Amino acid sequence: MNSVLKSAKALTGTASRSSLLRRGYSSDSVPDRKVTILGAAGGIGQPLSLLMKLNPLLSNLALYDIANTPGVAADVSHINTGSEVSGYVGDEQLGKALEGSDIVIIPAGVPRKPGMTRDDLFNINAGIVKGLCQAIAKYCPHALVNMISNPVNSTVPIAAEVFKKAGTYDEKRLFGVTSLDVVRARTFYAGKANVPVAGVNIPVVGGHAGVTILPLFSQANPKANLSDEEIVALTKRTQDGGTEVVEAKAGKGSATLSMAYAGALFADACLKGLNGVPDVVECTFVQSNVTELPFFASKVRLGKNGVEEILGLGPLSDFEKQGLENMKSELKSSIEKGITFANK
Ligand SMILES: NC(=O)C1=CN([C@@H]2O[C@H](COP(=O)(O)OP(=O)(O)OC[C@H]3O[C@@H](n4cnc5c(N)ncnc54)[C@H](O)[C@@H]3O)[C@@H](O)[C@H]2O)C=CC1
Ligand SMILES: O=C([O-])CC(=O)C(=O)O
Repeated sequence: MNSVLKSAKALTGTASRSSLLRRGYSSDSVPDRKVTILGAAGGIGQPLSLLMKLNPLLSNLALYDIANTPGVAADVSHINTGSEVSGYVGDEQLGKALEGSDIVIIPAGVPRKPGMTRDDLFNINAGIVKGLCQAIAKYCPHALVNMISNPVNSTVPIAAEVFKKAGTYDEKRLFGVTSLDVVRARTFYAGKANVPVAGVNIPVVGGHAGVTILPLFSQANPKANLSDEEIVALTKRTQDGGTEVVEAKAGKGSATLSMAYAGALFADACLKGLNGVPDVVECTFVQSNVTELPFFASKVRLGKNGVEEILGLGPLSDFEKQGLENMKSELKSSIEKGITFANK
């Protein structure tokens, strides 16, 4: 079974913690794990909370937002899976939400409306992310941080700078969540290639905005005989996937359900890595030397300490080589914008 299918099975709650133990995991391999979601009452936060409640690898789910978390937590807590759910609201409860956390997932911040770029969210979301990361540095400095809030190309560098200032930065523990780009690339490719989507895998590298999103269809598995025009169109659709949803929602926000799914898959991969499951590989935006840029998304092997190994890009087609060059100036300036903001 491929990792997506396995994860999907875990996400549907078909495995309980006790059934994992019965299936041969020792109790050591399913240790207690606390996951905190910051922004848990939002469009992404609510379905993400639901999906994490279905994951048998966690024992404690802490839901934090500036408003409305008690209701979300009460609702999710009635689901008869093993983890305990607690809700926290407002600044004064943020520390308790974070204390003891193994993974902090951050979908806090405003989403796009039609006509906006992800960078247009910077002015509001940069400050939100900075404040939340200061609290992470104080209350759970060793947690893995899964950054969903946009613009990811800048919010991840902001988080890194905040952690550096606090003396807690560990580049192995900070991730920009780009899994939705992979989820989209798989779906769009399977449709075009007419192959079952469950078996499809495609690396998506670079960043998480427009041309910085680079799906490597030349490395798609299974292979399909698509024309150059079809690859160009699939690439553009993957790059514009977020905008497609923003426009369809017509002012009511951006991707929430598919993002919750992608965020839950990535958190599940992080939990598996922490628990010592071998060969857990996901694309994610991390501190990197795969290119000359200080942060870059590529395939990463996840392990007990977070990033275990950053994998290279592999062979690129000429079209992908060009795409890589085309993204660099935008990605560089988004990273620098984040670093400058954090050090203001
Ligand atoms: N990385 C990715 O692939 C994707 C990222 N996103 C981004 O995720 C973010 C959230 O999107 P939605 O859930 O749709 O927005 P939303 O507005 O529905 O929810 C955001 C939540 O964050 C909360 N929030 C605001 N300030 C906070 C703070 N200081 N502490 C804790 N919570 C706070 C709000 O109260 C709200 O409940 C946006 O920035 C969006 O652009 C969205 C889709 C995909
Ligand atoms: O497009 C947006 O604003 C939200 C997002 O990051 C995505 O859906 O990929």
